[in-house]
Amino acid sequence: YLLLPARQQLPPGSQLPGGPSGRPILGNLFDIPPYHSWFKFQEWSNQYGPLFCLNIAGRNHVIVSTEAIANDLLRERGNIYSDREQLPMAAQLLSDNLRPLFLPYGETWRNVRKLMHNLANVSVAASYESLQEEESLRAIRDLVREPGSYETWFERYSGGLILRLAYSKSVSTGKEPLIQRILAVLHNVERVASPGAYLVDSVPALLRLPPVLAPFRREAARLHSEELDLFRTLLKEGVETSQERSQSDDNFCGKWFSNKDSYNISDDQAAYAIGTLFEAGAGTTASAMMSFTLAMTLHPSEFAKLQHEVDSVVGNGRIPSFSDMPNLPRVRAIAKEVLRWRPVTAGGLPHMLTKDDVYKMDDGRSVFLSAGSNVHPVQWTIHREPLRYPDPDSFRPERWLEKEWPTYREPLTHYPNLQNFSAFGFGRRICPGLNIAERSLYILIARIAWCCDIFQRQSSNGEALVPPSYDYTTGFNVQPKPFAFDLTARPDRREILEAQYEENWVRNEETKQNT
Ligand code: HEM
Repeated sequence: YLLLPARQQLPPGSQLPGGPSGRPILGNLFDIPPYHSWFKFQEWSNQYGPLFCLNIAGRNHVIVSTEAIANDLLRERGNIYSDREQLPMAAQLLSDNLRPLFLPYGETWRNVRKLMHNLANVSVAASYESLQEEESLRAIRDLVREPGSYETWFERYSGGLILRLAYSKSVSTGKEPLIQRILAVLHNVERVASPGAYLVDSVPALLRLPPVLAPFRREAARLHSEELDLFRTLLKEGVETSQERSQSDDNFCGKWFSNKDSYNISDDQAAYAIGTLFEAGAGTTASAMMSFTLAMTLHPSEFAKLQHEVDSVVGNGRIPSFSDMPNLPRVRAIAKEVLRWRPVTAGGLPHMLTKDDVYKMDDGRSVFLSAGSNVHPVQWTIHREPLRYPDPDSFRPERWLEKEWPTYREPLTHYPNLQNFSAFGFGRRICPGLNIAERSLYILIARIAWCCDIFQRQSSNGEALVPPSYDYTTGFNVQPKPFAFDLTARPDRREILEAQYEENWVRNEETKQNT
C-alpha cells in the first residue's frame, strides 16, 4: 500500500507526461533492461516523445531525450533540478554522505564544489598541461611497444595524471599496491551504486534493522572504513609532500591545506573531494580513449585525415604540443565526435527535482513534474537527435568542421571544444573535471596521430578483422570490450618519440633521485 503512488492534484492546465504503462506496485521495473538501458529509452522516446515518465516501484523517473529540454530544466531551473537521490547504500552507508558525486544539493555540496572548482577550473587546468604532455609521452611510448595492453596504458595515463596532480604520486606499472587499493574502492562504488544492487535502496525501511539482521550494513561499514582510511592517508601524505617541497601548490592537498579556512569543509570532506576525483576522472577519460581507438580502427579514412591535419600543422621534426591546439580543429572535432557517438556515461547521471514544477513542451502541452522525480538526461538519445545531429549513428567529425552541419561554429581556432558539451552533464552539476579531461583527450589524440599508425588486424588469410561497432561493457561508465587492432610507430617518428621520452621521463627520474 505504501508503494502505491498517491493520487496527485495537478496544477490547472497541466497534465502528467506520457510513458509506458507499468504493472501495479512495481511499475516499469521489469520493462527496463538490466544493462544498456539507453537503447530502450531511445525506443520509448520515439514512441512517447522527448520527455516521458517511468514509475520504478513507486519512484518517478523522468527521461529526457533532447539537449534543449535538458538545458531548460537542469541548467535554467538549476535551483530545483540539482539534487541527487540519496540511495541508502551508496550515498549514506558506503559514503557516509561524504562523496561529492552523491551529495545532496545544498551548502556542503556548494563548499566541496568550490574546492573542486578551484582545483580544476579552466585557468588552473592550463597549468597542468606540462604533466599531461609528460604522461601522454609515456602512454604512447608503451602503446607502441605493447599495443595489446592499450587498456592499461590509457588507464595509467588518466589515473596517473590525477594521482600526480592530487598527491604528487607517480604510477609506474599500474600494478602498485596503492593503485590496486584505489581501483578496489572505485569498483566497489560502481557495484554498490548500480541500480537494483541492494534491496535497501528500494525499501529504505530496512535501514531500521539492527546490524545483526542487516548484512548490508556490516558490508557497507567495512567498505566505508577501508575507503575513509585510504583517502585520509592520501590527504595526509599529499599535504606532507607539499610541505616538504615548500610548495603549497605542489598538489591538490597542498592547495586545499594552504587555504583550508576559506572552504568551511571538514578534513574528511576534503579527503573525499580529492580522493574521488580519481574515481570520477580516471576511468572516464580512459574509456573515451578506448572509444577513440575503436573509431579510428573502424574508420581508417578518418584517421588518415587526422594524421594529415596534424602533419601539416606540426611537421616532421617535433611532437605536437598544446600550443598547436588552436590550429588542430580536427583533433578537437574527433574528440567531440567520439564522446557524441559513444558517450562514456551513456545513460546520463540523474538529477533529482526538489520542488513540483510545470514545463511547457514545444507541442503546447504543460507537463507536471513532481518533487522527488529523478530526471535522466540520456546522452545516448540526446546525442542522436536527428535535427541537431543528422546521420546520428555514423561517426562524422565533419559535423563540427563544415558549414552545412547544424553543429558547426566559428572560429575554428576555438570551436569545436568540449565546454558545456552534453557528454559532461548539465547545469550546476556539470562535470568539474571537464577542463582537465578536455586537455587530456586533445593532447593524446594529436600525439597518437603524429606518432602512430592504426590498422585493422588481418586474419591469416588476409581478411580484415573488423571489430564490432558496439560491444560495450555494462555499468554507468561504459567502454568497448577488448577488440583487435594493430598499432605501430610511424617509420620516421619513433626516434623523436624516444628522444623526447628520454628527456622528459628519464632525466626527471634522475633529478628526483639526486634530490
Ligand atoms: C571524458 C571524461 C569525463 C566524462 C565524459 C565525464 C562525465 C561526467 C558526467 C556526465 C558527470 C555528471 C554531471 C551531471 O550530474 O550532470 C560528471 C560528474 C563529475 N565528474 Fe566527470 N567526466 C569526465 C572526466 C572527469 C575528470 C577528469 C574529473 C576529475 C578531475 C571528473 C570529476 C567529476 C566529479 C567530481 C563529478 C561529480 C560532480 C557533482 O556531482 O557535483 N570528471 N562527469
